[in-house]
Amino acid sequence: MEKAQSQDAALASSDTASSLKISWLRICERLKNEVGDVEYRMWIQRITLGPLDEDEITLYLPERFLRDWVRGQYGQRLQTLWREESHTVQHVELRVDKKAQRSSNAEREASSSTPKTTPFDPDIQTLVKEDIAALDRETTTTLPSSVNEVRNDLAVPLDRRFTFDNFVVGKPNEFAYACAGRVADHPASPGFNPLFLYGGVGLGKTHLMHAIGLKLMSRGNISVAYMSAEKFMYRFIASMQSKSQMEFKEQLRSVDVLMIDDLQFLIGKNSTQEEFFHTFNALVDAGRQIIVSADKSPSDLSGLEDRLRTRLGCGMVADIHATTFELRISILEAKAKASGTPVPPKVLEYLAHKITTNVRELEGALNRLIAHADLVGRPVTLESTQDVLKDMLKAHERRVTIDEIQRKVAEHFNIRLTDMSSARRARAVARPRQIAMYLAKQLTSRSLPEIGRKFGNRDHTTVMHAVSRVSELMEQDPGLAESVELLRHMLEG
Ligand SMILES: Nc1ncnc2c1ncn2[C@@H]1O[C@H](COP(=O)(O)OP(=O)(O)OP(=O)(O)O)[C@@H](O)[C@H]1O
Repeated sequence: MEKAQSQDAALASSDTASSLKISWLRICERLKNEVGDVEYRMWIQRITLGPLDEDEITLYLPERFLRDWVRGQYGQRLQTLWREESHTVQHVELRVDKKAQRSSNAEREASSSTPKTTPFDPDIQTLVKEDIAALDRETTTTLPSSVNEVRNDLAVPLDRRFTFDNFVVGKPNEFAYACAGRVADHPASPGFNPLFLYGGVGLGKTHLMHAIGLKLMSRGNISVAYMSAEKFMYRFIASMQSKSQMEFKEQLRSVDVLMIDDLQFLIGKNSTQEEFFHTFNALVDAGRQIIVSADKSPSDLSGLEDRLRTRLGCGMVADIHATTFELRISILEAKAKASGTPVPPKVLEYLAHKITTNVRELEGALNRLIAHADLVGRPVTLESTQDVLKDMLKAHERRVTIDEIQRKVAEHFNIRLTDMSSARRARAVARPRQIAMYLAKQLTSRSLPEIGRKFGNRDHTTVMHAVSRVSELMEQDPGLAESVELLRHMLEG
């Protein structure tokens, strides 16, 4: 009796499974007629039918990017079609399952009444899919839920705060600043097209690009399009998807100035790169200005096609170097002044010493201090700074290297840097060397053998001896103790 019941249940569930499959095949057919062959093969065909749980059917896609896209484009339609096909299914859930793709596609093809689709030609659609897969592997951002989000606006508005006037100029960025100014005054002049700005994170590349755009636009009658390379890719794919490639190309080719930020994003996205290459050529040939930013110089952007790298390096290439202490102070002074909240010079110096990598973080720290002071109604002081920025400063604790220690100690005692690793044993050389070893032990996490290697391949026992000898001497000789402490202070910034 029990056996018969379970056989019935199994039969019923296999019935449900096969009727679901039939419904799904019919839905696929309908969608194919609605969206056309290319769209169908690019998106719908990659869906795999999953289980039914109560009134919810699960459909799988092999990549998150595809899932987001299908959800944005076809989510509603899939739901409606399912409801029409089956009384049981009320909801459609789209999930990612990397393994789920091929088998059921093959099954669907085999049982489909339509002629089997031929494998993709290595045409642009396929290539674009590779870009999507590359994006899916590396990105944490999700695709806009609707293609319309990216289709409607060609470019991103410029940030009105990023003007030339608000950009603080110092040695590390003066060349890039001058080039940007020149392009803003005389776009597309020989030798400056394209303008390629590169440098580390948060050093002002975007700021300069916006400044150029704002200045050009203030003169009226010049069309400027600014977008990140990521946005360029989304728009490109969206245009393929909505069959509006021509419109996309025409829009881009009609601008006077095209600015693409963070070009390194196109590494590994070969068809987007190709599209960008054609846009680039068309614009430069038509005498329009291109401005590009990236984290590396064109020659170092390995992963970009050679022909693109060569063309990118053909105009003016300007590097924004890491900030100096002086520039950081000037930036902080300017930003503090603009805020209207008094910030003591000691605090500015402290911040400029502690946050050395990137202007965005420096600015963030200052803003936090000012906001805190406003909120509690007390002035900014060194103490409040240390307290408010505790977590941030901890992350910026300087990592001292052995090379730096050797350099500073050699400078301080006026000996040659090479003597740090030489075999000379004269006291005038040997003592500073021992001090450097001592500081290396105190200020870095290097082991004794590692330190020994850095000092002319000396044995770890030599380093050990140096460390205890310097500790001893510091107790006996206040002059030497003071020198060592001064060096430590300088190295720790
Ligand atoms: N020289 C400067 N003077 C004034 N503000 C600056 C300067 N350099 C950078 N900034 C500010 O620092 C912040 C980060 O700059 P920006 O976004 O231009 O950096 P980026 O080089 O484009 O960084 P990413 O590599 O992250 O794209 C911005 O708020 C910008 O205004």
